[in-house]
Amino acid sequence: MADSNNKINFCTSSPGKIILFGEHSVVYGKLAVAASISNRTTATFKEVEGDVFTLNLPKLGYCETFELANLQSKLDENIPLKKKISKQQTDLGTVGLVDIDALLELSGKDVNFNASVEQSDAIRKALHAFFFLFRGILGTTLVNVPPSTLEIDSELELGAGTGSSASFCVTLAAAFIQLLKQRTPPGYRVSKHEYRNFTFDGSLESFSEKEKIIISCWALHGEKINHGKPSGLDNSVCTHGAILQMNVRGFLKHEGGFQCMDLNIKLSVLLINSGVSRDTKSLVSKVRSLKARHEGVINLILNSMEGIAEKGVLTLQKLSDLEKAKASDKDIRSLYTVLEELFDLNHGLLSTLQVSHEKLEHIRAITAGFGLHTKLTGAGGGGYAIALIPPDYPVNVLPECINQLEANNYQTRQIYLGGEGVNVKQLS
Ligand SMILES: Nc1ncnc2c1ncn2[C@@H]1O[C@H](COP(=O)(O)OP(=O)(O)OP(=O)(O)O)[C@@H](O)[C@H]1O
Ligand SMILES: C[C@@](O)(CCO)CC(=O)[O-]
Repeated sequence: MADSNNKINFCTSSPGKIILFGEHSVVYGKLAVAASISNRTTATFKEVEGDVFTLNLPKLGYCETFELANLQSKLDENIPLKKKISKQQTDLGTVGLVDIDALLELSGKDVNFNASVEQSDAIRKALHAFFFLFRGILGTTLVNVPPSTLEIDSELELGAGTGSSASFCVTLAAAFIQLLKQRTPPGYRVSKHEYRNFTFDGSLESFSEKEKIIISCWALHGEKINHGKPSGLDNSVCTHGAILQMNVRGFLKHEGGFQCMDLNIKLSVLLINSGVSRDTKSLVSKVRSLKARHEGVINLILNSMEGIAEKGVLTLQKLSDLEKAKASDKDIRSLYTVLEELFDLNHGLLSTLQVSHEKLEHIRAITAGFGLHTKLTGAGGGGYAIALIPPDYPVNVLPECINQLEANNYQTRQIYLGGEGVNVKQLS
């Protein structure tokens, strides 16, 4: 919203995620189940006086000021389109017609723009994503970026398996879409004249389903900077929230192959940080090369993982039905036993794919001592583990388990799954 001085001030935000079933196997088109978590990434956009744009990334200790005119000039360059596609065939919403590899290459060169000091790999990747989304989302439009500050902060730990990079890309893409909406009066042309016209249908207070699909699509491609070839699971959960099932082969017949599950359950897990940092891209390539060496064997494992995810979906749905019907504790317990066993089976197979870590196994052993079932979540190799906390778990035992984990330097946090996806709030 423009404040009393007609300035644009808003924040966009999106959740992190955990994967319940199907990390890694989802990369090969198998079914996976993931959920949003309450920790979020927030982008705060504030229009200021002057002729500069300041980008602040406190999680990386990075803050840089750009001359607005120099930044704006990047939007004058053409967006690379796929062969045989003309500008008149494209608009903001036709992400699929953009030559993403060429745009990634172009925006990769922007990383050194203004760089006055040596940048860490994490900063370079974040800047690459920033310029990629900046050019991609705003490059076909008539927007003029006002003098402003953009701060992107997060409650998520970076590089630990809770989707910080997807949440970063979703939040940033949402901020650019929101900027565009606020700089374009209703009914006005959004696209540059050579491009097909594009109109927004959402209000300034929320994102429409169409806008969410555009945000998620751009975030998926931005994720390529961190992940190489992401499956689309992380950006979908961070955009749409809730607990969702996804299969990139698209048999679920929903846009992007995902479906938000309509569940009437309050699922809780203990997030446990192994404290071991790792890199999603290299873990995904590790599995890929194992698969290349033992194709037949690894395919069987991936199929088993899909079987686990399918059973996970059915069990969650049954659980939701039983909760609605106020079924007996005994019936509900038997379904939690199934989920616990699926956690163990899924972790075992991930470990066979060589993406566990001795600290993750240690965490599993500690939690098993307290009757909890735990699996790695995300790419593995370190990062977070999740322990399922069933509703009948004795309340006095959980603090004991947490004490034992923390005595071993594993930080913990109990969370509930599901919850709102990407959103926008006006600031006064
Ligand atoms: N709030 C943020 N500010 C700046 N950069 C961020 C932020 N969040 C994520 N990033 C970028 O994302 C990178 C982390 O991505 P990575 O895929 O390794 O971890 P993750 O997304 O937390 O894990 P996973 O994909 O397994 O869930 C960081 O190095 C940084 O470049
Ligand atoms: C390991 C992986 O399955 C999940 C990372 O959060 C990779 C992906 O889905 O792109």
